[in-house]
Amino acid sequence: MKLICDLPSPKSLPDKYVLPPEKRPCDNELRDDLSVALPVIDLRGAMGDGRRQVIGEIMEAGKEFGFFQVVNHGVEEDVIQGFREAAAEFFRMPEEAKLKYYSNEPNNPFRVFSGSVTSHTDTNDIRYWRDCLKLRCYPVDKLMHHWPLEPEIFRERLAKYAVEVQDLARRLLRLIAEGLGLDDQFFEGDLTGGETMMNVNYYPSCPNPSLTLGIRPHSDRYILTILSQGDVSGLQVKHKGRWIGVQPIDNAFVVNFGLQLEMVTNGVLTSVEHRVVTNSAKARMSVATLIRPNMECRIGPAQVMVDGDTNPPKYRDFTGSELIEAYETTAGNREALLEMFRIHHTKLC
Ligand SMILES: O=C(O)CCC(=O)C(=O)O
Ligand SMILES: [Fe+2]
Repeated sequence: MKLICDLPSPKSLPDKYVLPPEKRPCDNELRDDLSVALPVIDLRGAMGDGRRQVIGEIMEAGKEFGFFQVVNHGVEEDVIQGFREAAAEFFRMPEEAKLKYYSNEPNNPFRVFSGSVTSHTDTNDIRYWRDCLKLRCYPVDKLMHHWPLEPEIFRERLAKYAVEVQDLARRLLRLIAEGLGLDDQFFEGDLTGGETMMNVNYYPSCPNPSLTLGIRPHSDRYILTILSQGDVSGLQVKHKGRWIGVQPIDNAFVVNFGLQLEMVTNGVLTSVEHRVVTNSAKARMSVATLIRPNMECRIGPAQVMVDGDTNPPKYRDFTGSELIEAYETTAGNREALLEMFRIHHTKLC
């Protein structure tokens, strides 16, 4: 077993990472198209007079793109950069030190894996150009003992980052709840009460970006994802049938809605597909924090979001565990997953 970051700099892309032609990015999609950009929302005003305006911007961006970037979000630069350094240091450790944590067991609270998120569901054993550190990061006190002691700064830096990002998620979810006309604490409790997950995605520089992807097109599964993408671009979001690149902004977070939120809002907010392209010049590292429900909790369209005759529930109720299982079965494919929970209403003539 080898992580991609430990391959001796390959001159050409190893065969197993070459995607079938219909799954490859087109050449012109590898350069950033600057004609459409994700909205950048300044959260500074959110606690005062500007609250309604910020809520309006979030709702508008959410409905148009399912994604937006936030700045002045209250998470300190030192905390973001501090954890990014620790994570980058983890990937720089000798191969044996990283492989100690290698596992394909999804329930493992701290593991390293490589190549593909859910390769067992893909035909032809398709692989992707990504190494990943997947861990549970919040509540910190309960989970910290699973985190590595090397590099030495890792635990402390992750603890600070996880607490601050969790708080940002809570603040954003209050704004989203208000924007939807729900009680501002609607998402607090079981809907977001599961252990928060983190993907530290590492995409080494790639010998041939046009033949592969870092991550396949997928929608995220839970309520909300908060992503630090660093200063190297690569994330692309589906918008009106095209892939648009997300421009890196210093210390900003990219925020997107997950499938759970789409179903809880009965489809008002959508969980938009995204993917990652690689580049031949630089490695890229992103840190995605995924806010999750309690596994036993019942999830379904919120009462306030449905109305018997004019807007009936589009999805049946399900548990957090069912959601995870469905996501594995459908490999993160938005339509296939939603179909598993969709209610087909028959029209009476
Ligand atoms: O690397 C990125 O920018 C996106 C990562 C991502 O989509 C994920 O971890 O679910
Ligand atoms: Fe994602």
